Amino acid sequence: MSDPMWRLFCREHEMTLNGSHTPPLPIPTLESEAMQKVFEETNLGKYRPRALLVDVEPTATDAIRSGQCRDLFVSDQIISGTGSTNNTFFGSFGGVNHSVLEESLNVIRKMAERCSNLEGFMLFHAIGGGTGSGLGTRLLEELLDRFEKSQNLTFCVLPSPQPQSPSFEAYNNLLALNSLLNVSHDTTIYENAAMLDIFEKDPFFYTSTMDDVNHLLAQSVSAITTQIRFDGTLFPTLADFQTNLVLYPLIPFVSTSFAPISSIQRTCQQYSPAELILSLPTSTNQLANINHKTGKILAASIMARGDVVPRDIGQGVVMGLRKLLTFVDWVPAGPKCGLNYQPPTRLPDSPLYSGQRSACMLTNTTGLRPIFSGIVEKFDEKFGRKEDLGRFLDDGAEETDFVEARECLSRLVGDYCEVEQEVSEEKELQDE
Ligand SMILES: Nc1nc2c(ncn2[C@@H]2O[C@H](COP(=O)(O)OP(=O)(O)OP(=O)(O)O)[C@@H](O)[C@H]2O)c(=O)[nH]1
Repeated sequence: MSDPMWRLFCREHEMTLNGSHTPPLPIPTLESEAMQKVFEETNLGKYRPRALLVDVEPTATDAIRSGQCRDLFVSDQIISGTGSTNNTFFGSFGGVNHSVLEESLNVIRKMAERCSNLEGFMLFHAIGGGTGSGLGTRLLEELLDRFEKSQNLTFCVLPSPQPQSPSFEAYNNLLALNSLLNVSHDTTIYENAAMLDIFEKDPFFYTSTMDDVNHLLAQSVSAITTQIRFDGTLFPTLADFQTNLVLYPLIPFVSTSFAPISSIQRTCQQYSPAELILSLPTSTNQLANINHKTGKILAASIMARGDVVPRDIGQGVVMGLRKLLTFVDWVPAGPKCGLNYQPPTRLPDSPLYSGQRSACMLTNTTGLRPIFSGIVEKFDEKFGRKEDLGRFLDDGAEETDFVEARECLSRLVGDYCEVEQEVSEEKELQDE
């Protein structure tokens, strides 16, 4: 996931993949200062990502070490264990992999010490396997503990559930989401299945692979973090995500949609800002399987970038969007909108078209309920038969860990139901 994302960031910030800025950056500007939230300048006048790439086994990290980004990172920014875990939430930071956790925390501490004003941390992880679920959320917990005032923003990828999916995925998903409920300030949920579907259903995309998905993820993360990296107004700091999107009840999970998602084979058509924004609720623009026709929105924000001016997102567009979405009635105004003039860009190997503008929407919505209740159901099915439980117990889990995590996730599903019910009752009252 990180390879196309960092390559895209480099391109957007006019950097080569060895960290040189072309042309060299002028004296500090607001923009160059914003960029330095994610890139740090080295003594040699180059830039490198303020990032750590970590896995308990070396396949994915070796691909980065030998891939296009090999000169972007220095060796201590890429950590891998010696492999062979049980793929469990607990195994990825216990026993033989304890050193991966310790080493990661050590590198992060040193990076944090080089920051002049540390805001917080972003975590990018998929939670079907052991590393992304267990080590990812454990790192988040440790960081919150060590950097008390820090904010976090996480990007969490759920696997594509298949009838033959391994049981450990069902357990890892549940345990990781439970941890995120406790320690995350704002988590954007992605589903591999939903993103693969987008590529599969559009005949102009010739393939539907994990590489394609990773390009889409990179575009989405780029859109969400534009305001941070280019001195924006709506979400210039990590704390703004929680402030604007996680209101009441305190549920940190948000869904995201992105537009345009179009193949470079299709057309060079430019979509107007209104067209882009009004297409955000449609199913083909959702990066998780969200149904905005039934979901109730607790908070929403739109971020548009490129060739867009404030009057492009006038009352008409906001009203149009409000008709396509159902907000709970304690959200008085429509979605918040933020602009940034930095145009989107694309990588040469990306299948995605990128015009002069793009838009993304983040929603804290009960539309996520079916995803979470599906995860609880899948867990119940496997746990009821104690399928694969042994490998988790071997890695130090106790049955109560699962019971508690399940309880928390079911409570979350219950909270969503309650919100939906309240909105339906309000609507019935209004109709009478
Ligand atoms: N979007 C996306 N998902 C991925 C990618 N690689 C793996 N996944 C998903 O992430 C989940 C876990 O994959 P693993 O590679 O086993 O994850 P891990 O976190 O390294 O876990 P362990 O190998 O068990 O320690 C699976 O459901 C995959 O579908 C990727 O490059 N992109």
